[in-house]
Amino acid sequence: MRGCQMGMRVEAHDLVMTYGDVRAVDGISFTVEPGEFFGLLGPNGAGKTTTLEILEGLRRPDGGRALVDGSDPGRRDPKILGRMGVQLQASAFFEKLTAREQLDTFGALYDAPRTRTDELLELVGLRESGAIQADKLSGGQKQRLAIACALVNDPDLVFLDEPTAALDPQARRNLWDVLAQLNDSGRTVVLTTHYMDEAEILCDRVAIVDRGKVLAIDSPAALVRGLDVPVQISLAPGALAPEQAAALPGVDSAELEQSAVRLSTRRPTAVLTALAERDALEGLSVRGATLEDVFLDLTGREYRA
Ligand SMILES: Nc1ncnc2c1ncn2[C@@H]1O[C@H](COP(=O)(O)OP(=O)(O)OP(=O)(O)O)[C@@H](O)[C@H]1O
Repeated sequence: MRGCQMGMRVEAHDLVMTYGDVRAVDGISFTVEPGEFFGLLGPNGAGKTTTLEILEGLRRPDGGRALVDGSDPGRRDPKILGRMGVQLQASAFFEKLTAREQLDTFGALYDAPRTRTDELLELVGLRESGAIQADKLSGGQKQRLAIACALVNDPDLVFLDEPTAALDPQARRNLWDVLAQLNDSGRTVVLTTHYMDEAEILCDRVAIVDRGKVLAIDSPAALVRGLDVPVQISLAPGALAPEQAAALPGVDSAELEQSAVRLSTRRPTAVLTALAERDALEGLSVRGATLEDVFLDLTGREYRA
């Protein structure tokens, strides 16, 4: 594969898509810069897949315009399509072909060199599983193979629809390493996910989508920084009594939760210094705001994927 990719710009301008009475996509706009890792994050049914399929050129929007490097992807221009890779939410493989044969087959459609299959198996961590039939692969391995298939044409832009859905937490984390590598060489990556932690770890910027609308777009860190949410500090059981903790400088509130005291503060440095002076740092945990707090702040609802 090339060491350095071109990256492509993706633009969504006021996209609208209706299914009967459902406004699945209700005026979505954003721009993904070349080389960016961009996430569409939101609960089930938010409109992420529909938006992605419009950008991939697989669906015609009822309103608005999608552009990939300035071209309408719906026109299916081979010059644009040939530089795109797409992993759909549900992947269909030739079930009797091995992982290696799948990649050889897709690669042949793009005139990819035969060495590409080995590179891709290595990249997605399937080097040892190349001889296994697709229908015998585990869920995580199938997801990896789907991602490898999306890369056979060495694309400059990759669309990934819920690439880690239905995987166990360990398999998800393992796949994150693969996903992070995808844009190391300058590819643009656009991913949908309903996992907040996934978006926070992988994406340069995320658009938080709910009920067909974009509620906020920024880097995960900036979205979290914009919140006025206190830091939560949980002390080890028995470290301090709640009333002692409540009297520390900077503590807004302290309560007993199970057998440990949980403090809430907007001045964590002052509180941690005071805890250090009382030798109460051992075993504590600190939790800052996360994208879940951002969603709650934006919608007034707890985030339920
Ligand atoms: N082909 C279709 N026909 C009718 N309704 C549809 C169709 N595709 C999607 N919808 C509806 O549009 C809304 C948005 O669906 P979409 O799949 O885009 O959301 P999503 O955010 O990707 O959710 P998920 O994570 O569950 O895939 C949902 O209410 C869904 O039921």
